[in-house]
Amino acid sequence: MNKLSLKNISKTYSNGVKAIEKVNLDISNGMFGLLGPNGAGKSSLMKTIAGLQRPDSGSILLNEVDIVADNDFVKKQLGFLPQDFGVYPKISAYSLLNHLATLKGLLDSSARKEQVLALLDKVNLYQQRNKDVYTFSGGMRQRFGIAQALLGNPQLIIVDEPTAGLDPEERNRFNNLLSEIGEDIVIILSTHLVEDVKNLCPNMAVMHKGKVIAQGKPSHFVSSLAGTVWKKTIDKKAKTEYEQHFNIISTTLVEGKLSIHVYAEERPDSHFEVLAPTLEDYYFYIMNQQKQVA
Ligand SMILES: Nc1ncnc2c1ncn2[C@@H]1O[C@H](COP(=O)(O)OP(=O)(O)OP(=O)(O)O)[C@@H](O)[C@H]1O
Repeated sequence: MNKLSLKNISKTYSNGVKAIEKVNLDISNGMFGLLGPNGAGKSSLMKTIAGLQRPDSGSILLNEVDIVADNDFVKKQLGFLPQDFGVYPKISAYSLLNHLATLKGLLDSSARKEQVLALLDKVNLYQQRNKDVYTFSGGMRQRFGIAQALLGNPQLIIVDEPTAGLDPEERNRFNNLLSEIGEDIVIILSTHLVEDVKNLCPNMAVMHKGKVIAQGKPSHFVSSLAGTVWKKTIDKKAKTEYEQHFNIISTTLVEGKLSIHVYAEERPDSHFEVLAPTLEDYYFYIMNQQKQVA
């Protein structure tokens, strides 16, 4: 069982932005979802774990090894798919992956070739292995990104906003691939999409303004709201009035009408129907709580 422990990690950029504030997380094998709105500090945290930047304070232990102090250890154990994978050169998928494998330290050429071809097969790009990567669609690029993250059999994989910009079919395909990668390594999925965490992750944390504001199992978060989420369809013009009287956790347009979800210990009025809460409800509920605290 692999174990990643973050203890009191903080990071302030030179412009004064406190991107990470005293973050504590314990993560073990399987998929872990890190959820939060844009600017919450997810990418900053992922880059810090990946050893691309140092925290100002705190420690990060992977299997008891301090990876801030021993940067080489994390490089060998880590696969990273950053939010922005960068430029795609005019070379084939096979050649690029082979090159990246060399950089990762896979020096035996026949073992390297075997691993590169096996990974291209795993991410369903074997047929396209001789095509230039720059001609790939967004979904193919992200699958290629996973193949490079898997080079060298890492124990920890970090994927940062991997499905942003993918169409629903590509997103589904990518998520299926992630869930196949295995339960024997730590996979951190950083995203602002509640649905991706709901579908893929048995454990999760929520970040907001640099802090971890919740950590646990999605199913526990959802059941903690049982009997307290109510739905009503209202006239769009009445929205402000409802906002004044109720703790609205979300509003959605359904066929041009406004459907509101309200948090309340008891039925707010006879026109409200109780809902089986979802992870979206929980996420919006705690985000609202943060707004009320601020
Ligand atoms: N290199 C940097 N220098 C200064 N400020 C930065 C830097 N990188 C990020 N920030 C700031 O730190 C905060 C957290 O950004 P970060 O990218 O970590 O958030 P995020 O949750 O990943 O959001 P997004 O999905 O939009 O990238 C933001 O206010 C951002 O503007």
